[in-house]
Formats: sequence, structure tokens, C-alpha cells
Amino acid sequence: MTEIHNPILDVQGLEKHFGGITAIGGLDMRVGEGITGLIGPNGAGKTTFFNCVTGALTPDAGRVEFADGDITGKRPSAVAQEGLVRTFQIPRELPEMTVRENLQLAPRGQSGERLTQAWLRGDEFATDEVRVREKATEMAEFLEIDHVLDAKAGTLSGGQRKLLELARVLLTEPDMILLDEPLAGVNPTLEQKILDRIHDLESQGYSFLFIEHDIDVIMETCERVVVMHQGQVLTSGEPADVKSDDRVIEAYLGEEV
Ligand SMILES: Nc1ncnc2c1ncn2[C@@H]1O[C@H](COP(=O)(O)OP(=O)(O)OP(=O)(O)O)[C@@H](O)[C@H]1O
Repeated sequence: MTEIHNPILDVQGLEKHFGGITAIGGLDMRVGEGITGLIGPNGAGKTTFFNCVTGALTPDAGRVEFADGDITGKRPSAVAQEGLVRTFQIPRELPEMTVRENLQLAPRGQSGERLTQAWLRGDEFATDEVRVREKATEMAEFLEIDHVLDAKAGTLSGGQRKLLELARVLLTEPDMILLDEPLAGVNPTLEQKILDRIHDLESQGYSFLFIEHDIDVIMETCERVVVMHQGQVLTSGEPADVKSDDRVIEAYLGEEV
């Protein structure tokens, strides 16, 4: 296991139980800058971990620090204001609204208060409206969904919905983004586009923690990988080391490698 010396996200002793089920059992995890992969078998606790860290679930025990601040048990909006946001395995756009409306809402929604406050400070409301619109357009262009800006979000393909979700999250100007299977159900061309954008964003200073089941994608995309198993961190390190770790092969990769 390799140590991260200057973590952005530092989780200690995290626990989450559902009745008699221990989803997270005393987990310690440190995540630094760049792109980190989070892998593990079904039921390992990856999504529960995301939920506990970003405030959707309250942990039963433990401490979550982000950018040196204690965010344990804070609500999702407060966590987002600190610069930590997540996407969902199943995107959460508003299907009856257009893509543009979904994007323009993003900075004002639960996770966008930081940006909205910045925009509202000392500016005319009308100017803010224009800025919100411009930002939404820029983001749609960046993620190549600008051609569907006027379409209802509910009519988008699965892959386009993933891009919309990523755009909405980015519009909150986070520092770290937790991605919950952003490539699931996405065709290979779009998959490559999403990965390219993630790399672009990394070079702009964003950091990612990235749940992904495809080990080849993890190997190519991530500088570091954390492996979860039964609510704990089994190991972490560079992708090649993790892939050849006997415990990881036994617990997760099996005959895939
Ligand atoms: N709301 C809940 N109520 C009861 N049990 C839950 C709940 N959420 C998760 N669990 C249980 O907690 C454990 C961890 O689930 P979790 O979804 O976090 O795993 P995961 O690693 O994200 O799995 P997958 O890769 O299949 O998405 C599982 O045993 C799951 O059944």
C-alpha cells in the first residue's frame, strides 16, 4: 500500500451500517491530486463510501476531512460549497426541462451556492443571468452536448445524460469530483470523449475519484488505484502494482487478468 502525504480527501475510521449489514467497516482512505480509481467487487461499499463522504448518508463513525476542513456529517450542499461533489451511477437531470435549463439551474441548485454567491456579489441580476447562460453554453460546448441544448433532458441518450450530469457538476466549480461509474452504458466513442475530458480537466487542476469496473480503463486513466473489499480498503497503489497484487486478484479481478 502506498501512502499519500498531502491528501485532499482524508477519511479515517469510517463506518456505515444498514441494520445488520456493515457496508463500511472502519475504513481509512487518503486521496490526493489527480485521477484516482476506486475499484472493488459488487457490494464492496464504494457507493456507500461516496454517499457518506458527500453527505447523502451520515456515517455511524469516523471522520472525513476535505482540503484540511472537517466535513463529517455535513449536508451535500455544505460539502459542495467546500468544493467536493459527486455524480450518480444513474444521472439525476430534470427530464422535463431542456438541457440548457438543467445547466443553468446547476449553479443555483444544492451544490452550486458557492458559485451563485460569487456571481451575485456586487453584480446586477441581469448580468448574472447572462453569465449563467454563457457558462452553460461554454460547458455544453466543452462536453460536446451543445447541439442538444434545447432538447428536453429526458430525450437524451444514456451517454449524453452522463455528459449532462458531468456538466452540471462542473458548473458548481468543484475541486474534487467523485465519479460513480461515469462510463456505464456509454458507447466506446462517447466513453473516449468522457475520458479525454476528464484528462483535460485534470490538467486544469481538477481531481477525481473514479468508480469504474473496467480494469483496462483504470489502468490507462488513473495514476493511483484504491481497492475496496467488504467495506474496507484492501490495498492502494499504482495501477500495475494493484493489478498484480494476489489479494486483489483473489478478491476482485479473478480470471479477468
Ligand atoms: N440503503 C441500503 N440499505 C441496506 N443495505 C444497503 C443500502 N445501501 C447499500 N447497502 C448494502 O451495503 C453494501 C455495500 O453496497 P454499495 O452499494 O455501497 O456497494 P458498491 O461497492 O457500490 O457495489 P456496486 O459495485 O454493485 O455498485 C451492500 O451489501 C449493500 O447491499
